[in-house]
Amino acid sequence: MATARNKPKNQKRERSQWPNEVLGILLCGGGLLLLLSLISFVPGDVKFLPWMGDAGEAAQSEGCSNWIGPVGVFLGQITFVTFGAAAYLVPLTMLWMGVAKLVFDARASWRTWTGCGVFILSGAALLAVQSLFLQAWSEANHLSGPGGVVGYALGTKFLEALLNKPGAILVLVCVYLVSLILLTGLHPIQFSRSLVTFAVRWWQGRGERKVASAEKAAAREKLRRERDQQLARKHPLFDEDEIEASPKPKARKKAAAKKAANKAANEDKDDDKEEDPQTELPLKVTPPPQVIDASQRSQHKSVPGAKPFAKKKLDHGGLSTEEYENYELPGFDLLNVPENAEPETEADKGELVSVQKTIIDTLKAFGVEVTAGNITRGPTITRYEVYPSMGLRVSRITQLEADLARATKAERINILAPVPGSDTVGIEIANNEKVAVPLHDLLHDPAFTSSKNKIPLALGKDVYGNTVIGDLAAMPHLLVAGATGSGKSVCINTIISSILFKFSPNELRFIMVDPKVVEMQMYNTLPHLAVPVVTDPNKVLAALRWVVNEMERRYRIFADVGVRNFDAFNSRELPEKEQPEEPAEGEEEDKPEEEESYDQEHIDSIAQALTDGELGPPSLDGSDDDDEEEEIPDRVPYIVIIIDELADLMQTAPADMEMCIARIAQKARAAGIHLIIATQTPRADVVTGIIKANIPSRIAFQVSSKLDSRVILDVSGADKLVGKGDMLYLPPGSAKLERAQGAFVSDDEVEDLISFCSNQVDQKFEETVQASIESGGSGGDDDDNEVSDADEEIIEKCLEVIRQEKKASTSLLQRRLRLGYTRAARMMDILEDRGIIGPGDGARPREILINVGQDEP
Ligand SMILES: Nc1ncnc2c1ncn2[C@@H]1O[C@H](COP(=O)(O)OP(=O)(O)OP(=O)(O)O)[C@@H](O)[C@H]1O
Repeated sequence: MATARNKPKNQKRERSQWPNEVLGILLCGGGLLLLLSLISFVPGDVKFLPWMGDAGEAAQSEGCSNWIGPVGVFLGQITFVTFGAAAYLVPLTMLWMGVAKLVFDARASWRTWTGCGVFILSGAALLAVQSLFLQAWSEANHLSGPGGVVGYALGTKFLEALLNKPGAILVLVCVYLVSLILLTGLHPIQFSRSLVTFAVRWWQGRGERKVASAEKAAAREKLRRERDQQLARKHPLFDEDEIEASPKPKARKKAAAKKAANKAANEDKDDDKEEDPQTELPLKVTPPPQVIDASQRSQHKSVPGAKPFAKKKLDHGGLSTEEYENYELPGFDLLNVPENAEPETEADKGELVSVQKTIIDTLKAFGVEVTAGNITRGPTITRYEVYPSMGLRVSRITQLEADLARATKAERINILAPVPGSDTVGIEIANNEKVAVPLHDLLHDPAFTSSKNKIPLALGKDVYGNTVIGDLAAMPHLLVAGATGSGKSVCINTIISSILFKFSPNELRFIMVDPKVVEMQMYNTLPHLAVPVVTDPNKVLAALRWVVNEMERRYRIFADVGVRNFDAFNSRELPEKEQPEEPAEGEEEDKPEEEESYDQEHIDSIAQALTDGELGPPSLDGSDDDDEEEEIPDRVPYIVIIIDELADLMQTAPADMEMCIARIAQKARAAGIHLIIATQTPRADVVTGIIKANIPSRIAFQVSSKLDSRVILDVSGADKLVGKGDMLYLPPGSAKLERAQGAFVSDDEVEDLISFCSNQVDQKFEETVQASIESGGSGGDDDDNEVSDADEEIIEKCLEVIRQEKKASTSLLQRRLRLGYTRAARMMDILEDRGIIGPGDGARPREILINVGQDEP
């Protein structure tokens, strides 16, 4: 519609353009004609005018000196008589108007035409009024004054009579300047100001340029001297004086001057390039691109009966100690030996190179210059690296993501701009054929068997074929999230399998929580279980409360013994009579490097901290009796809690669940207790701020939206994964995400592994855990039994208030939630019982014992 409306306007404009041009030509021509007539006008030429009778005819035979002939004489005579010396203003004004019309397609308004008239008239009047210039000239030309007839009438007869000479001059100068503005649109004051500024700058710049060129010359001279000295050192036959005196310096000087000039020219060029970085800049000098095939599996020959970890001396115990003397760790032969994938052929390589060429050509088509970098084919994706030309913003490549996806016909592409730790930009495209990463492969890797990792987890392989091994002890808790079918269950299976290859049931115990019922049933016969797989969401809380109590118990034991953490406790020297036999071969390497020394002062400080509640809030089950002698075990096992599907649990008692998880996650590391939480619902109300704040290590599988990815990793990226084990891993203490293909272990392999473990020993569940679960986790705490669903809702609101205000007091809850005193006080009691806030201290706000984390973004 807009175009239709605009059309007649445009046509009208086109139509009206030609008269303007014609007028411009006429004005220029006429102005030039008049100007030439005036310049070449001599008073004697008037005799050539035809109406001068005989004189005219006689003169015609002699020839006219005016460049435009008799017509020029006529025009000159008329304009000089009319305007005097101001006659020159007439052709100049005509030329100005003509040029403006021809070059700028200017439209003259009434203001311009008025300006023209006033400019000429006031000019003539001004010349007539002044008496300093052109008096002799006007007399010689027989004019009525320097301003001609018009000047005489307007200036002398009218204005001078009214205002006297000075007044008339003043008025006329003002009128003249105003008319100049009207005519030209230029502001004389502004114009002169800019002129002065320009002159001043140029003058100042002159000084600076002088100094700069002197400095340049000095630098060149210094460089020359240094070179000469180097030359003298290299060739001692020539002494420095000789070199100074030789004619070469002149040549060198010339060369240096030439070089400096080139350099300056290059610098200038560089400046220009900064303005238009894309079109002019050269491409980077880059190493020749390589095609790397990192998808190949490693060739490991499995010796029958070989194991990733040797059996350790049995000196661990805590939950249960007996019956594990003969327990054997599983060997490689329980896993299928993978067949090696077809090695990459030349045709495959050609295909990869042609895809890279398509990427480069597509970018070029959009004006983005890049050169080819390495192509790395990983198990799931291929990374095409490109070097951006100098001065190119990498974000320009990211902006073209959709165009690159179209050009390469890729389902999903991911752009790493830049590839972390490199100067290239990586474009990742999913392979047509994916190569699985068998767990068998990873278990052979020295990184997995290294004693540096206390609880090694074989997670997968990155795009370069490097193994990704995590250490659960360092993490110390892990969140695994992704959409359904993205590979979470396989990941959990590989994690459990990795652990089973290293730990016997007396060294590590699992508490498995599976509200979906079907996912973890196969593990039910595993001797490592502290309790049968918990499937009832109502019992999960009880199991977690038992873990909290176990954690508290461990801290008390550690304080009694005088050690700070799990490693120090398990590696401490046992009292003489209980001293176990000499450690077996190969055990040394699994011992932590640093031993805790016995330090009475330190023990006292830990005991004091415990009394003050710094190391942990009072026990939930009321078993915290100072008088009661705690039985100190020789060793305690790791406890790994695996929760498959957090969302189901968060539906039953979200506040309690969140707080229990937060408490375990916050303090359990030093007690040898670790959490692995999986969910297929990465929503902010499931993976809450508190949970996230306490679980720093994350694995994200494919999710459907950027929002989900942000909930898991705090950044987008998981939405661009291709599924089936393609994952992003956020290692502990790092902000750098690693993309990897998750390790694969089949259900059959897992079942074989479980049967191997369970056939050796009977299950021995921990009675206290079972008791806690059966009693609903109350641990003798009757108050909790009385908490109704309505109370739970209020507790959640209380937690929200505490989270926002970062403090907890009865009056705060009363005010913010409009509760009565009794109810608010009861809520405070429940929160205290659950170990969320500390005990009351007069009117002061209670201490918040857990990390309430950040609010969700
Ligand atoms: N690391 C892997 N390597 C190769 N294939 C994999 C990998 N992980 C998963 N897959 C494939 O993806 C399928 C689905 O994986 P998985 O069952 O682990 O998904 P999930 O996220 O647990 O789904 P759900 O939440 O529905 O249980 C598997 O059957 C397998 O074929």
